[in-house]
Amino acid sequence: MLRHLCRAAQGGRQVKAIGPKLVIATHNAGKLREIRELLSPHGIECVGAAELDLPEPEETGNTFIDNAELKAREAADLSGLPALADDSGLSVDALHGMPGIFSARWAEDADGNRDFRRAMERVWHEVEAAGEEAGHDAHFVCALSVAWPDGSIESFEGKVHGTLVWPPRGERGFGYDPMFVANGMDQTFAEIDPDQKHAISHRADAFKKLVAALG
Ligand SMILES: O=c1nc[nH]c2c1ncn2[C@H]1C[C@H](O)[C@@H](COP(=O)(O)OP(=O)(O)OP(=O)(O)O)O1
Ligand SMILES: [Mg+2]
Repeated sequence: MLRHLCRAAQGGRQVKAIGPKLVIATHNAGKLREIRELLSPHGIECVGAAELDLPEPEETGNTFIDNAELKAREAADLSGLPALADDSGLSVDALHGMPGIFSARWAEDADGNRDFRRAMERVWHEVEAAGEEAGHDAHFVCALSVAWPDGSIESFEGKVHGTLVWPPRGERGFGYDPMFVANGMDQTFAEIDPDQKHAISHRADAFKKLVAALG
């Protein structure tokens, strides 16, 4: 259904179809894997930004949606194909929403190499410094933007609420997954089966909204 050229969305939102070939404007292999899994039931051929040698744009936006839009726009302009970007992160209540849009940057050293064990240690250290009454509540946010070569763009945001735990647990997933337990679960996002993560994650929530808008 998503392969059709144009589709009127339920609720009056007019969104063009994104298939059959869609550029996934990310350089994060964990995200690319999850996006492929989430889109696989829809018969869309996903091409990663790295496969097309697309550059990694600087994320200069102040919101998840701003950054998702700039990544999607650049990939659509350079490839001439519809492009989907994901900007996401962990928002910690005790840290007033940080690391938020800086979630990847908190893991980077001066050379740009990422170490999420260190980033998780920083998060936990700052949560402890905020004091017990600040609590351990956190949520992941995912902004998805689809940009078309004709200049149109659509964005959707998803969330999942949970609690931070220490020490980190599990080998699956990526990023901050080993320290995040979604509400109603006992295991971290890095311990649960990927299908369970896809049923409830911030990324899955945003994809539900995207797919609904595509009709
Ligand atoms: O499901 C998730 N489970 C754990 N951690 C997550 C998740 N989703 C986002 N995160 C964290 C790690 C990631 O690196 C950062 C997003 O930063 P963000 O700039 O959107 O992505 P990125 O730089 O890794 O790849 P790219 O910009 O090429 O899509 O937030
Ligand atoms: Mg990034």
